[in-house]
Order: sequence, then C-alpha cells, then structure tokens
Amino acid sequence: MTLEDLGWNDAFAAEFKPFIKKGWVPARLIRDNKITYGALLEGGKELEVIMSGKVYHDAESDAELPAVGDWVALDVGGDDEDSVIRARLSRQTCFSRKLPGKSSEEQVMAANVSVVVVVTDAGSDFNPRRMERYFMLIERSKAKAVVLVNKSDLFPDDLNQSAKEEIQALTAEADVYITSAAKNEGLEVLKKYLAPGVSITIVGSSGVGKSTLVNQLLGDEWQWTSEVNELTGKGRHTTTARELLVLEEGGILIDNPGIREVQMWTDETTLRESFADIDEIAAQCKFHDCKHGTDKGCAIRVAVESGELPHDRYESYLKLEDEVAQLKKRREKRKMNVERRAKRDHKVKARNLADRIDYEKRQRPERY
Ligand SMILES: Nc1nc2c(ncn2[C@@H]2O[C@H](COP(=O)(O)OP(=O)(O)OP(=O)(O)O)[C@@H](O)[C@H]2O)c(=O)[nH]1
Ligand SMILES: [Zn+2]
Repeated sequence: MTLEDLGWNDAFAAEFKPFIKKGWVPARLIRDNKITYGALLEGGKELEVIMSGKVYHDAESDAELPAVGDWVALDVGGDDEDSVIRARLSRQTCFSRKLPGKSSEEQVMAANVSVVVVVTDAGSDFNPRRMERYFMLIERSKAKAVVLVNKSDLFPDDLNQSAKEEIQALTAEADVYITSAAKNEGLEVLKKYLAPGVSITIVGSSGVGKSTLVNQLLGDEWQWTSEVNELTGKGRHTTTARELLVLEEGGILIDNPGIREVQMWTDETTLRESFADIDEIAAQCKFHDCKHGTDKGCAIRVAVESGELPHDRYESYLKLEDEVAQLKKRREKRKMNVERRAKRDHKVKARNLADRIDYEKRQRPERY
C-alpha cells in the first residue's frame, strides 16, 4: 500500500518536505478516539498516535485540531514510546458543520475528501430541505456532491424519477442517480468518481442503505484484512482499517460514525427551519417563555383560532422541542458508544496523557 493509495499527492508532498529531515513520516488519520487517533502509514501499517502539545496549543479552535482524513507529520516512537503528531498538513477539502458566525463551533467530520455521496430514497426518507442542508455543507467543503436515490426497487419508476428531478432542481452542482444497493443496480455510476487517491465518504439517514452500498462496493472478492494468505503466501486485496477502505479499482472510502452523525445535526437544523414562520408568530407572544397553550397573550393561539395557522401544524410545532430532544438523545447515545469504546481501549493512555506531554516537553524542549 503506497501513500498514493491512501490519497497522498504532490501538494501534500511539497508541504511535507521540511519534515523529512526531522525524521517524521506522513500518516493519514482514520479514527478520532478523542484522546488518541488511529493513523495509517505507508504500507498500510496502523498506529495509535497522540498529538504533540504544540499541535494542540497552536490550534486556535477545535476545527484546527487534527481530524479524520487529515495528513499529518508523525514522529514514530520506539518500542515503548508513543508516536506523536508533530504537524497537520493543510486540508485540500474540509467537510464540516458550522454554526453561523461562531468559528469555534465548527466541527470537522472529514478532511481531504473529494466526493461526498448522499444516500436517500424516494419514500419516507425523501426530504428536499434536508438535502439542501447537505448541499450547503458539501459545497462549503469543496467536495463533489453525488446523490443516490436508493431502494429504487421498492418504489414505482415515476416516483424515483420525480424524487431525482426534485433533488436535481436544488442544485446543478450535484450529480443525482437512482440506485438499488440491495439489488446492486445503478451503482456502477460511482466508478466515475472512484480513482486512485480519490477519497469519498457516504452520508445519509440511518437505514437508507449506506452499509449495503459499502458492501457492494467492496464486492465478493474484497477482504477486510490485509493478512497474508497462508497457503499462497500472497497478500490479499488490502482494505486496511474498517474506517478507511482502499478499493481495488482505486478510491478510498472513508466511513465512520462521526461522519454519519452529520445527518442528525442536519435534521435538527432542518426541523427548526421548517417552523421558522411559526417562530415568527411566537415572537409576538406576550411572554417569552410562552407555552402556546392557555397562556395569556399567546399569538400562536390567536393565529390558530383565526385559522391563519392550521391546527395540525400547530400541533407538530408543539412537538418540535420533543423531536429535537429525541434527536439529541440519539446523538448522545451514539457519541457515548464511540467514546466508551475509545475509553475501554485507551484507559491507561487517557490517564497518562497530561503527564506524558509534560514529560516530553522536559525531554525534548526544542521540539516544542
Ligand atoms: N429494498 C431495498 N432494501 C435496501 C436497499 N439498500 C438497503 N436496503 C435495506 O435497508 C436496510 C438498512 O440498510 P443499511 O445498509 O444497513 O442502512 P445504513 O444506511 O447503513 O444504516 P445505518 O448503519 O443505521 O446508518 C437493510 O435491511 C438493507 O438490506 C435497496 O436498495 N433496496
Ligand atoms: Zn404563545
């Protein structure tokens, strides 16, 4: 597995030049364990690494900290030493979510990804507002947006077709296709985007078919390990780690829970936005903590009574906070699962991280 297989290119190489003489090596981050990172090196070797105090302190916001997909300069430790990220290379693309105006609240989901595949369907998942959100994020990231209207086998052709057209009408920048991941139909279009060194990632609601798609891309002959076949002595198709798969025909698939989480953020914003008109009415309620029930001076109630605001829409507005809370709960649960796993794996390291950075500072001050 060469560095190019992992997405390395001339621009990264040029930026890396000064680090070569320090003895550092390029590595791509494939996993964020909060305290440590999973990094892939040339040859497909995977290391658990930490960031240097300098990298941590130089970052002016969370968004500048190393993230999944980043290329870094790695100071590989000896047997009992940690491997340390000394620098992060500039990002060529950056798929992130950001609250308006607050740069510190930007959260990077995947760096250096050229194509973001959004999976949806023509049925219950179909939601142009959410799709618009995705497009906004993807456009800002500088990646190419590709949409799959999946599960085509479940819906009539004209429904699939109109879903496709409606999505296409939102932006000319995206390519939209009808697919059935389960039946392996229409997926060959993805080959157009897959080339050696090109990183893609997949987003979309839970249950829409992302894993099914990944499995189809990997195909029967794909192996999930880089083990050497004991009988033939030959290496199998190397697909490296679960989070970063190098596809045989070229292309790097980056898939992890952090990236999949974007759907929940997107849903919350979409949900809130879709009630923006009612929020405006609510702003005219007498009390700012109005529950819009029997409260005195409630503008919402007046609007419902006058027929200006349809009753069922009022009801779903009342459920809004509940729904947002549900989304948050799901997001927390997912995050906890990821963190629990990370904690279990890295308990000792976590405890010692602060000590270790201190220790390193004392041992090798010139590097800080
Ligand atoms: N009929 C049909 N079913 C599909 C298709 N793609 C996926 N499915 C089914 O939908 C279900 C969910 O698919 P997954 O691939 O696990 O969905 P996912 O997007 O990975 O879901 P999360 O892991 O929760 O994010 C499975 O039972 C799949 O077999 C399709 O094209 N057609
Ligand atoms: Zn009110």
